[in-house]
Amino acid sequence: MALTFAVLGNGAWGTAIAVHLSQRPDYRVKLWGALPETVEEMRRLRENVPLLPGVRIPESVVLTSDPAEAVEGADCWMSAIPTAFLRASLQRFAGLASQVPIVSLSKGLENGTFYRPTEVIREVLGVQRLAVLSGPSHAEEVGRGLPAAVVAASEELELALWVQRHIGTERFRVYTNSDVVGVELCGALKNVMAIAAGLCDGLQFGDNAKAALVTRGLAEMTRFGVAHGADSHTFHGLAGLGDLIVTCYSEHSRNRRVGFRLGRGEPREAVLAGPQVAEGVWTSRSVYERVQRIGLETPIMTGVYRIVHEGQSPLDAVRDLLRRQPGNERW
Ligand SMILES: NC(=O)C1=CN([C@@H]2O[C@H](COP(=O)(O)OP(=O)(O)OC[C@H]3O[C@@H](n4cnc5c(N)ncnc54)[C@H](O)[C@@H]3O)[C@@H](O)[C@H]2O)C=CC1
Ligand SMILES: O=C(CO)COP(=O)(O)O
Repeated sequence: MALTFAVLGNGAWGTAIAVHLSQRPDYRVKLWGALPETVEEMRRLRENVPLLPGVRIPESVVLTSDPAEAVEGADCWMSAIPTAFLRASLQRFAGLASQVPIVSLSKGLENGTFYRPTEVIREVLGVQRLAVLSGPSHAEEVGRGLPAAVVAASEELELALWVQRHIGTERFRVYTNSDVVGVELCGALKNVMAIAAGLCDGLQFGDNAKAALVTRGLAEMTRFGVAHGADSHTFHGLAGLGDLIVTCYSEHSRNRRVGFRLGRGEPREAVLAGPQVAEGVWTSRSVYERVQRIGLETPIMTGVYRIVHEGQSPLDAVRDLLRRQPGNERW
């Protein structure tokens, strides 16, 4: 079936998804980036050198920084824009959104509003047909066609099945789920946990400590998610446990790298300077502000917030965690 996809966001993930979709000869793929100079460089080199080196972008992928050209004739939009830039970027598409489905690929929570990416999309574009695609899927591996499994979540079962059928392949396996809140919260919160896991590695605390952190991290994510209406089972699936494992252990994870460098004692300003996006940095702020209001216990994510945003020393934050009275294991 011939389909046209508009991928919004030419970072590592948008690039990898565009390359993945372009493997289907009957698909037309357009990749949009906010910054014309990066789009121009990608068009010239057929590669995203700074963010996804070594992955060739086929000639068939149309690269553009013009919103109207990107979405013209598209059957589906795929939004891979970092959460912090999502609202401002989508405002450039206002008036262009028809009733085509939009699949959100972002993993974060907007600062200030605490909105999930699909909530931002709905508010800015007024679109109703929304799905989320999330799970363990580093761009570096998907871009090279290595096997992965992810989950498509939508309140509309038909749309989740559509995504499964048209975006999934043998090597990019797409499961379905109806818990949009849970899948989006999993994707956002695991990034904060990955910063904590990187801290643990940078401080050379060892494998036992990291296993404890990841396990208690999952309990904390689940507690937070259930308090916001998510289904606890989602946290044990691909979007939760699956993505938590890969992000906490993979050499590719930008969030883990932020934690690792802070744990090794590098200055905060240098670590947070970019250019790659580590969503957990922003999400830790959204979560912190939220738990201050609703009074939930999130000791690991609060520790990450204090290190990243308040400059607490990693060792002091860990000491605070270790001094906590261990309670019942249940989340
Ligand atoms: N990299 C990965 O393996 C995966 C990333 N994701 C999620 O996808 C989303 C995008 O992440 P990546 O592609 O990895 O980001 P990235 O770090 O590779 O790229 C950053 C992107 O932000 C854009 N940007 C920079 N300044 C901007 C501005 N002022 N306005 C608008 N755009 C601006 C850049 O052009 C670039 O497209 C994030 O929410 C991330 O959590 C999800 C799954 C996998
Ligand atoms: O979400 C991801 C893999 O599933 C990417 O994680 P990082 O943003 O930490 O690289």
